[in-house]
Amino acid sequence: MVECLELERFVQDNDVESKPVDDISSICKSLDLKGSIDCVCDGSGIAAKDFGGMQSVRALALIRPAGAEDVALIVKAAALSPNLTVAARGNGHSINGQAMADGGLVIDMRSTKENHFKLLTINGSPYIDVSGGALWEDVLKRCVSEFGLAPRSWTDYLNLTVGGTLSNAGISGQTFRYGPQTSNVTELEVVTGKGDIITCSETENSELFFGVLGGLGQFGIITRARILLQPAPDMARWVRVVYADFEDFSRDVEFLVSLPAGESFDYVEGFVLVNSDDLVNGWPQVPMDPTHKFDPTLIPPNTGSVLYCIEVVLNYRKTDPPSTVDEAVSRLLGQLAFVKGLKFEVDVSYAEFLLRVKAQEEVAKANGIWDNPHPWLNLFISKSHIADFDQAVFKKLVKDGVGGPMLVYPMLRNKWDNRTSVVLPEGDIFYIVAFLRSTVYPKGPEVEKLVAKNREIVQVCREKGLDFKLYLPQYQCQEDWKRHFGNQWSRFEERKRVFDPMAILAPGQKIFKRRVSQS
Ligand SMILES: Cc1cc2nc3c(=O)[nH]c(=O)nc-3n(C[C@H](O)[C@H](O)[C@H](O)COP(=O)(O)OP(=O)(O)OC[C@H]3O[C@@H](n4cnc5c(N)ncnc54)[C@H](O)[C@@H]3O)c2cc1C
Repeated sequence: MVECLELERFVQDNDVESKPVDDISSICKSLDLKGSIDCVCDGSGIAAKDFGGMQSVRALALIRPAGAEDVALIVKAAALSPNLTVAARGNGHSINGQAMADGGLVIDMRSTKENHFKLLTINGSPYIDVSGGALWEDVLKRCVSEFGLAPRSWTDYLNLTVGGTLSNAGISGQTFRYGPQTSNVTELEVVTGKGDIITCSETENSELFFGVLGGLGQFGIITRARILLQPAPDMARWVRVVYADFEDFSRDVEFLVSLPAGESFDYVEGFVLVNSDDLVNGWPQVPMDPTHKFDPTLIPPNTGSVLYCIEVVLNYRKTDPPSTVDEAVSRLLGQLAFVKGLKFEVDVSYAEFLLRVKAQEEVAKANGIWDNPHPWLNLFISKSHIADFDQAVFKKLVKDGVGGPMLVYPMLRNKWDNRTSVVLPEGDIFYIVAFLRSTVYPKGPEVEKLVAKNREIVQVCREKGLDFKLYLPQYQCQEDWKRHFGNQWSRFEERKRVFDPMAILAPGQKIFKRRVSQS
């Protein structure tokens, strides 16, 4: 169905067969999709927007496919044109226009969200097949309510699509245990840049499988993913403990992620806060319940401008005796050197914990902040340089906060598969650092100033020779991308040559320029 009136008129009035193939109307007419096409010639609508709110480009059309066949038709049609590109759009939660296509075709993958949903048992383990356009929130709700099962590895926020997070990595406080979401899928169905629909896994079309995981949408559009499940716990004991000293914090948080499964928490994260009563950046960030009181007199004298918080969760079943949960939590916390008295805990349902950011989203929407620009910056930093980063960045550049969370927590490299397209710093342990800035301009600084601050952070990392990689990377030119991928660049480039030789896919990442032919 072609919804754009102009497009319809054009198609009716013209002999499509004789039109040049780069004419969008000709292409649309010839597609015969089961889904729908919207002309978005005026630059409005979701094709021109993302969560970052800092980019807006004009796509030619927004397509809502019915499934992989439609996606393949669109890619093949784009290949007939000398310049058309195709961007899969998950839920548009990118920051820098990564899911946009300037003058190209945007595929709204959410139209396929119901496809494929099916429970399977393979070698005694449960898996769920889901669409690449499914939201993780829906995957959670359906898996728990229909089967009492759940995926093992999450993101902090679940209003993201399966295909969108798998194209990056998908990380949260479970990553230290199970690896990123890319380590928890065993099979994908992918539409390549040639328009082929291919099933791939570790053993079948493995180069495509590993390429697409963390592949920034460059090698194919994920239309189905097979995700490993485990029994869903009922409850989460959710605890936060505060540190005055970075060395104590990093030692303890690394200790927690290094304990064997069954002997540690199920979720381990951390964040930095400003040592003040600032509502957004300071002490009020820590308590999770209105009955919790943060007593600043407990903070040791001479503590600096920032504090650190470890956030952990122990999952349990309602049938577990309360004493078992209390004992396990006390045993672990008893080995940590947090500021005595600055410990906060609540018991919430497992789903409530996983959906915790949704509650913040609702507040931010009500305050009108959610739709403001979000100049976010995410970095992976080697454990060997995290103390230097603390000195140069947490204690100096962002000592007054960023108007949103500043996450910092470690992950284990051996939980990541180095055959995927993700690039990481060296060493067995590295940290994710995330500056999740919100803007409240005109009350706060302009967006450009915040973007400049992000650039300054990256620049400081370079000048100090810190071993780091951007997570959810964004660069404007290929030289920077080459530097980002380092010795993995040739593999990345070769995968592009094989799976998307005309560079049709994910133009918003600005890695490759569209080519006219396959050569
Ligand atoms: C509030 C918020 C919280 C977040 N929390 C976390 C977190 O805890 N952990 C984490 O890892 N990330 C987190 N992110 C980042 C998020 O994972 C990425 O921005 C992700 O790309 C967004 O998913 P999306 O479905 O909106 O993808 P989009 O932004 O729509 O797309 C991202 C990229 O993937 C490509 N793409 C989309 N769908 C597909 C597909 N099916 N096949 C192939 N390529 C595709 C797009 O072309 C684009 O290049 C968060 C983002 C926000 C806004």
